[in-house]
Amino acid sequence: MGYASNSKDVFKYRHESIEKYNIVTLDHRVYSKSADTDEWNVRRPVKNSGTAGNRILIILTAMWDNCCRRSGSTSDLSRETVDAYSPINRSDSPLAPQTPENFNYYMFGCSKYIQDLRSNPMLKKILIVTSKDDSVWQSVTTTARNLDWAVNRVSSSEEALECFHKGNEVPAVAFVDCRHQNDKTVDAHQIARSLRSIRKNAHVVLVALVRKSFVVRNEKDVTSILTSGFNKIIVETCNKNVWIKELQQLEKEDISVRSMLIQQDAVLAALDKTKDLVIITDLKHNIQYMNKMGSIVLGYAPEDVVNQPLAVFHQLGDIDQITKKLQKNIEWDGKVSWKCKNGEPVYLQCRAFPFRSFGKETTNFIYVQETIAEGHGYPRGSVPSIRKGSYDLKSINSDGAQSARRQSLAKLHNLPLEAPITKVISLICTAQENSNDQVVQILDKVVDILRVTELYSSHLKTENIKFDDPVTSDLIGALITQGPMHVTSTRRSSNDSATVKNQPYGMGIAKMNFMTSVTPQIKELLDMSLYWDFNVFKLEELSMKRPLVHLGMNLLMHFEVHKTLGCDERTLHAWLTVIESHYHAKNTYHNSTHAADVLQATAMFLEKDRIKRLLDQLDEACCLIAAITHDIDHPGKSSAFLCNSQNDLAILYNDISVLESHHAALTFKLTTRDERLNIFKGLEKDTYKVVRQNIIDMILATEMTKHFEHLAKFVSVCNKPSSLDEAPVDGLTPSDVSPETIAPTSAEEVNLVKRMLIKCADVSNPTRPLKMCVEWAKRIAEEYFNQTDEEKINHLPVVMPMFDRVTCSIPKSQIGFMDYIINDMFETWDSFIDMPEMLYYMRSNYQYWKDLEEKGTISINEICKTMTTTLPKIPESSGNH
Ligand SMILES: Nc1ncnc2c1ncn2[C@@H]1O[C@@H]2COP(=O)(O)O[C@H]2[C@H]1O
Repeated sequence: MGYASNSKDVFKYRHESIEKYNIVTLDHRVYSKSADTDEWNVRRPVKNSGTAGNRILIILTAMWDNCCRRSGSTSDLSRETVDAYSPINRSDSPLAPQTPENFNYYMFGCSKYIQDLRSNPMLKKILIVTSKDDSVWQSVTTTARNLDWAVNRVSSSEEALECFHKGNEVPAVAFVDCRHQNDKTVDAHQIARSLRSIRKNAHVVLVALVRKSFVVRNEKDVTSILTSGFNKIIVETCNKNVWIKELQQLEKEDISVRSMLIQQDAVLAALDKTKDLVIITDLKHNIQYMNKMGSIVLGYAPEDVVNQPLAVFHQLGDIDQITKKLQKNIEWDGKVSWKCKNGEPVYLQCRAFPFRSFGKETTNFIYVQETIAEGHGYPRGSVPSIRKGSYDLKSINSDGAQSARRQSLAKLHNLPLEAPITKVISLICTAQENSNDQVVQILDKVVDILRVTELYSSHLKTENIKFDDPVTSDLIGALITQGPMHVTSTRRSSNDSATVKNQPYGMGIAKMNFMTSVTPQIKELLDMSLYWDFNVFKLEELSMKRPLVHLGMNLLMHFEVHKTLGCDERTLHAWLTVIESHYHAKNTYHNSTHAADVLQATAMFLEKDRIKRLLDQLDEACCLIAAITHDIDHPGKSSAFLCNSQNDLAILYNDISVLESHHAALTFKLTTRDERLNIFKGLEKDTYKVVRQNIIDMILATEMTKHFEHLAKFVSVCNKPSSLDEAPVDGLTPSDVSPETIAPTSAEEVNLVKRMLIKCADVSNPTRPLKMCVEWAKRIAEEYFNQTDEEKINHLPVVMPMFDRVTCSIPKSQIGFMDYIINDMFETWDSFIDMPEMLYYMRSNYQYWKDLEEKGTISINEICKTMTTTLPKIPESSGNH
């Protein structure tokens, strides 16, 4: 950075700036460095420069360091000044929204674009603002027109400002007559201030035409004109040669610089639209720019990163190797581990390369993290499209189906239609009329039960259950109880006074795992993705704890979800990446591996014939999406913990279905807030509504407090022989009965199946091959232990006091979990979908835990030791194909 204290220097720098130093001249002010204080000061304009105005030497931020280095001076010019003119921080540029229409946008990627735009004819428009036409203006107009400028003239401030609201007609240069001091119709200061107050007019070159005496005698006024927003002051003259010089200078310098800035705005807007993550640094690896995707991925606002060393955002030490290569002008390609704002690592496939803006020397380093490359290796959909394209909304629109059902019922029984339960009670009452006393009494009891409002709610009330052991009591009690726990103070630890800290469960920090390719090992593993013994832990390891993107792409493509939703693969991939990034890797159980596991189970269930017959492709997509997102942003603590600690989420959701509500809400918030991630953007409005309703319904169904309710409904409604096979009722033959009345595919029944499907997928871990079943048991226990630890430390009610890492018996907890939750549910589910391998593992795992319990084995370490000897054989039929 140089500074000028006289016009000669100014010209020298101005000249050099373009030719040599890439310095952009933008303003009249000149910065000079004080010898005493070592500070930069704004100097008044230098006179006698030929045009009465000189310009500040502003360096494009991207080149800031480079310029300082070359000139050997320090870069302590105030940040505000640099920011004001820097193209780097212009993501909010007024030009950005217009860019798709802007011709510059389409030139993105053309290496010579800046040079090409230097004589941009669109910018050669002059507006003259004067209330008095005279020989000076005639001279300007004639000269300008001869030099191919379009000239327009207006005679008042209002008309002048109006010209800047006209879209394509906006002039690049405005000459304002400042010679007539008391001119009320043309107020130069007002014009300048009004224009500069609107960001989209930042690039307009404002020229003040003054009398010679104005510059010579009146320094204060000169400063005031410049500070109100004028770029240039020109002394009145009729000399055409002077105007030729001025106009050429305007074109070569001011206009071309503006052309470049506009172009950069367009490029930056384009960068903000891309799904790739782009970071630009200076030569010292200080970040100069990060695009919007970068903010989404890493979670930092632009102001958090600009001018910060890149290394601050890097997780591992290999940034040194990258920078060494870049310094040698060698491109680098590989995986980089960035550190997100919340401290979590994110692995990105990165291409880093040196960039030369002008001349031969590197000016910047650019890091591009690509979302997905061609030939990413994910399999294409292979599901026979028997139901393809049949988005029969009737089949999933509960209103439509229910009204059909109502009509049939009305015809049959002529009963009031409002509440199904009243219809049932009425039917029973009718039946009672012709029954004997014993039947009447029994039916009275039935009616009494039916009159209770919570017809399907849990028949297991914690306080009423007599569990065999306290671990089971703790676990099942905690799982099926809603809201905060009211436990006695004896459960609390009294040796710590720390207060509870709410964890940042909100939007959290986004992180991404972009990949250009799937490694052969991952590919080989993913070939097994539709087998019940699929090893999700291996995928977790191979994918560096990002299994959801890999498995997600694999299965979503298999089910052709992108086609069903009408979105492209990149959107699907970007979406998966963001969703996975909102799972907490530090949770031992509720992390993205669990989501991948649930997704895998869901996909396997969807492949079963009974399910295939029942669900259409939109249903399938909803199931897969719900599985992927069902635990997003899980804090690793239960809803009861959040309620007890008065966490923001518990307050937001009034202690009701806290986590599940959050998972569902965040899913839609993340998906719809950014077009690049919005996998639903291709859906019709009505279809989207149905999809949203379905996904929310399924995520909410994973809430364990409603476990028995969902199971009971499924058992009573779905898991019965086909109604059409049953004996006719009340003299009706099967052919008399409307299919909508009893067919097992009513919308509500389909919903019950989908709820059961995701519920089973969610807790399928005890039915997986032993090694995996044990690993999951270990992980969930560890998460429970962590919660207990935290509750004790923070004097909170201890939700599951038996889950203490020192004393807890893992086998007992698993036996209890299977006795009360798993065994019945999976027997029921198996009788519906027929999946023998699932039951085989469930039963043999149960026996395994029983054996351990008998031997008195308690801890995880002891269990792990037994693992090598007791692995069961996988049955022949374990595959799905
Ligand atoms: N193997 C297991 N042992 C004990 N509890 C489990 C096991 N697997 C799942 N769970 C619990 O079941 C719950 C199902 O819903 P969540 O995923 O919210 O949280 C899960 C755990 O709390």
